[in-house]
Amino acid sequence: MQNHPSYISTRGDAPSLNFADTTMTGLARDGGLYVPESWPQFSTEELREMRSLSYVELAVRVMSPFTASSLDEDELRILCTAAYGRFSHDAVTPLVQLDGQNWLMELFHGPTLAFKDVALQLLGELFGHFLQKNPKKLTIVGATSGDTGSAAIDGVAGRDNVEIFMLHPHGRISEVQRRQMTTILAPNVHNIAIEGSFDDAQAMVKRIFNDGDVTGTLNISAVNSINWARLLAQIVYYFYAALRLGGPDRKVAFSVPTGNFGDVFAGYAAAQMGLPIERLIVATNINDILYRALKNGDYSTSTVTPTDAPSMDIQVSSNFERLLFDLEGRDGATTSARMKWFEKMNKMVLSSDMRSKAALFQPARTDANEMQSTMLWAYEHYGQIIDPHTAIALHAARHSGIESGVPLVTLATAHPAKFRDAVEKSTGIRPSLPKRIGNLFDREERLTILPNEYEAVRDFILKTADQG
Ligand SMILES: Cc1ncc(COP(=O)(O)O)c(C=O)c1O
Ligand SMILES: N[C@@H](CCOP(=O)(O)O)C(=O)O
Repeated sequence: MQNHPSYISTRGDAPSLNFADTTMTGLARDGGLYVPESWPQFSTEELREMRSLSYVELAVRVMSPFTASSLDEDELRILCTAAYGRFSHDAVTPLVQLDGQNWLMELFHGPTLAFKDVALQLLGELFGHFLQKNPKKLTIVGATSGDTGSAAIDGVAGRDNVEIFMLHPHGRISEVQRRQMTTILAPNVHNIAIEGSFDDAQAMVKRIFNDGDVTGTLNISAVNSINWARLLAQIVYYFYAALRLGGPDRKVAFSVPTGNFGDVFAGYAAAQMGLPIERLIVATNINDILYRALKNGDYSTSTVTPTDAPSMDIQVSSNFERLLFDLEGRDGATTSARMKWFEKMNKMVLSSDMRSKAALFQPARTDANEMQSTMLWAYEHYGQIIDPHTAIALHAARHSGIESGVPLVTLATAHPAKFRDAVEKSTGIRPSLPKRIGNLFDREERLTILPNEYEAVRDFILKTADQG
């Protein structure tokens, strides 16, 4: 191994940065997303040697080429040990076999019961480490459709020099998700419910990063998957699963419940680094812009429809820009022009050439009935209670047509107890919250409800933020 990339913007007009600055910056100042300037490579021999590593050691091995510009291996190991020490399962992201081909990868053993913890526990440690080396006040602004918010808040609540403002769509997340955020009363945590959709919240967050009134006053950073460090941590579990199921000597496929295209882009990154991946199923719910884009080139927005898989009720998928950048030959000017057109017109077309370059991705769309029947099927056939997001991907996996000799891993992205009403409706079983979550329903809640107006949100942040 190999080169140690620095990070460039997908829109080609922001300075390239080392890992620490990329993490602390979040979104590039030209509106683009940071990506490594090249993909580090692992040889087949190196991959074979990685099979026996523990999760933490594997994380260090996979991530260190990306972090070497700012962290030595021992520093990275200390941060990973702290982050993954808070998981309730020794394997961190254990695999559960369903049948001869299908597996679930349980990504919900972290403190807030969703896959977001895998990245956000580490991101909290990274922020702490970089702020200790270079003390300043950091203001995090994020948007959540339910899971990123609680995981990010858990990662930074009570930390010195960090304050977090988290926007969620009012009334459109589950009660457990809301309470996991609003019952954290640490003074550095501010929950904002906006009278709009997740897409509205995410658009406001991106606008804040390019608002001179905010950036002139506050050092802002991101906890959403627009922050490269989020995706980096998620790459690791693709290696973990594939190497346990015969990789690199046989290919493995993954089915990924998809909204913002972050998790599945992490799988794509693993493939670019040399991990043999047969296919990445992009499983959407009826908010299906990604399905349409990959199937017939139609990336056009429509109204977001609330569903029982609320975390995926997304139409504008941030990380799709990272894929577009690669599909168009990593030319920032072209990606910038394309994204500006999309931001104006709310639509774009993917040419058949671009779609054929994206053939690793297999699009799938699961509706409410299919989602519900898959939850029941998983329970009746395997005794597995799965959450609605996982069910969407498992349905897509079962109907993927992927050859039976290829292990197929469905990412179980949330604990079923986060979506108790939906799970009960489909299976008759009401899952209980793990004991470590404590008395969530008895705790006091604190949040601010704001209209779906950019100025209202920006002014609230400027008025409330501790400017150090
Ligand atoms: C439980 C759950 N599953 C799947 C997703 C979709 O993941 P991504 O946005 O990375 O595509 C989300 C939200 O991000 C989620 O919270
Ligand atoms: N489903 C997400 C939406 C935000 O996605 P992110 O991965 O970009 O943070 C959520 O639960 O908030």
